[in-house]
Amino acid sequence: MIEVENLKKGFKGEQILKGINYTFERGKTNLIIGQSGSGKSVFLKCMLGLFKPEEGTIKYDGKPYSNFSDEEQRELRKDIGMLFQGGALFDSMTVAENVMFPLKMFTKQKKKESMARVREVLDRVNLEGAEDKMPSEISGGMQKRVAIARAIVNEPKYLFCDEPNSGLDPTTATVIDKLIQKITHENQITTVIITHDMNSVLEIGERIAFLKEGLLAWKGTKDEIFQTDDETVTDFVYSSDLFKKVREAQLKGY
Ligand SMILES: Nc1ncnc2c1ncn2[C@@H]1O[C@H](COP(=O)(O)OP(=O)(O)OP(=O)(O)O)[C@@H](O)[C@H]1O
Repeated sequence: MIEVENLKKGFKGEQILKGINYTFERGKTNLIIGQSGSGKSVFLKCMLGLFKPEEGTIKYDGKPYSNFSDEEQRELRKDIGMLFQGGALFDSMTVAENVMFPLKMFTKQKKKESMARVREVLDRVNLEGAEDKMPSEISGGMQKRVAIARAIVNEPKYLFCDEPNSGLDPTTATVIDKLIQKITHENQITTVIITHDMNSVLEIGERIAFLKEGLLAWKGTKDEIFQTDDETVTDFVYSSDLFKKVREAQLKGY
């Protein structure tokens, strides 16, 4: 569980996050949505300690962090898995070397032990046998799965995903979403996902935080997001064609 209390962050006098209070639950896919520029990435970076907030506290399973000293950062880093936008694999490394990278960084495991763990997580994301391939030799969806394997290889308690679906076709995007959700449930991870993808909201929006102009404007579930009359949310949500269709179907009683 990650509890955020009164989080404030600005740059050069401009307040970007204006006092956010929110709890990301363990074992759930917690989505952050909102218009471009609403502060989603700044929020994520504050939680990771990459930006130091001016005010506020972030509690990781009850342990408070506010100024993120180097030592605190290090301590937290080993419990965090990160799925970057675009996957961000190392092009010059094989699939296995990419997945092994966090093990080298954060553990003292021997090569044989690490390799066994790498095989285990590659199986988990249905990429058995892909160890020796280079990222350029596999599809975008497979690259995403390698990135997921790398993000979970250290058995993180917290998983942060920045636009995990960017650049994927809708079918592959859904497969990736479902995989993240499955791993979240099975490993009881606190998963935080920034997304623009309304299809993801529909598929895996177990908990949704809607940011607007640096404030938490709405929170709820994927079912509740269809029911709300809150115009701030409906304006945003129904600007998506997919949601318009779902709403129309609902109104017709389907
Ligand atoms: N390092 C920085 N220095 C100054 N301003 C920044 C910095 N990082 C972000 N900002 C500003 O903070 C605001 C929110 O940016 P942020 O990247 O969090 O938006 P976002 O909701 O993630 O948008 P998008 O969906 O387009 O990625 C923007 O006005 C941006 O210019």
